[in-house]
Amino acid sequence: MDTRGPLCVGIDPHASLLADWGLGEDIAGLERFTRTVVEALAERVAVLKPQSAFFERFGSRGVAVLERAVADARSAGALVLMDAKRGDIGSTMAAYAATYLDPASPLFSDAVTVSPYLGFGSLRPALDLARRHGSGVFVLALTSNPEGAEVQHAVRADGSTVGATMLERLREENEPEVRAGTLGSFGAVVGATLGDLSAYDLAIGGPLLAPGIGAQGATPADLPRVFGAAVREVVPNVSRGVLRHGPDAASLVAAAERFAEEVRAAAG
Ligand SMILES: O=C(O)c1cc(=O)[nH]c(=O)n1[C@@H]1O[C@H](COP(=O)(O)O)[C@@H](O)[C@H]1O
Repeated sequence: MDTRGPLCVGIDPHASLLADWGLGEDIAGLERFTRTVVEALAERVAVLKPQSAFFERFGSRGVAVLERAVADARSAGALVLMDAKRGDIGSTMAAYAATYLDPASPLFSDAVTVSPYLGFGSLRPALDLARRHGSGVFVLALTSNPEGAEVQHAVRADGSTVGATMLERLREENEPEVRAGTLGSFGAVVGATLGDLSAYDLAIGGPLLAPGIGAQGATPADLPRVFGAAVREVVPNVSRGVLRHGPDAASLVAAAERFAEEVRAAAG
C-alpha cells in the first residue's frame, strides 16, 4: 500500500456490469471482464479482491477463470484477497483453509475472507494455516450491510457485543506480531458505511478491510470519521465504483487512482 497506494479493488463481475461492458452473461464474458480488470490493475493497485460467488455461478469453468485471475494478479505483484466468506465447523473449515491458504492449491491466495458466526474458534484451521504460510485471514466483524446489525450488535452475557468480541479475538490473535513490532496477519472486515465506530476498539493490531465505498454510499472522506485513529490500518475496498468505468483500461486505472488519491487525502 505504501508503494502502490491505499486501495483494494474488487473483481465483482455482476451480470449488470457484464451487460454494461457489452459482454455476454457467459464464460466468454466472464473471462474477458476478469482479464481486462487484472491486466489494467494488477500491476498498479495494492490488493485485488475477487468475489468468488460471481465465478462459482458459472460452475467449474467459472472457477477456472478465477484460478487464472488469482495466478495472474499475484504474478503481476498485487496481493490477492479471495472474498469467499467461508465458515463452518472446524473439521470442514480445514478443507476451506486448504482451498485458499495452502500454497499447493490452485486457488491459493494471499488472504481470504471468513465468517466467524459458527464461533471464532471454528476458524482455527484457517488461522493456523495462514500463520504457517505467511498469508492472512479477514474475519467479518462489523459488515457494511444494514442487516448485519441484528447479529453483530447483539449483546453477549458479559455485556460485550458480538462484533466487539470478534475484534477482541483478532487482537489476541495478532498479539505476537504486535509484540514484534509488525502489523498482524489477521484482519477484520469493518464497513465504511457504519458511521461513527468510536464505541468499538478497532486497534486489533491487524488490517481493517473497509468495503462500502462507492456503490454502497460511503466515500473516502468518511474514513477518518468512521475509523478514528485506526484509519492508518484501513484497507478500503471499492468494487462497482471502479468497475463501472470499464471496459476501457485507462478509465479503470484512472478511477482506481482517483479513489486512492481521495483515500490518501482523507486518511493522511
Ligand atoms: O468481505 C467483504 O469484502 C464485504 C464485507 C462487507 O461487509 N460488505 C461488502 O460489501 N463486502 C464485499 O465487498 C464488495 C463491495 O462491492 P461494491 O459495493 O460494489 O463496492 C462486495 O464484493 C461485497 O461482497
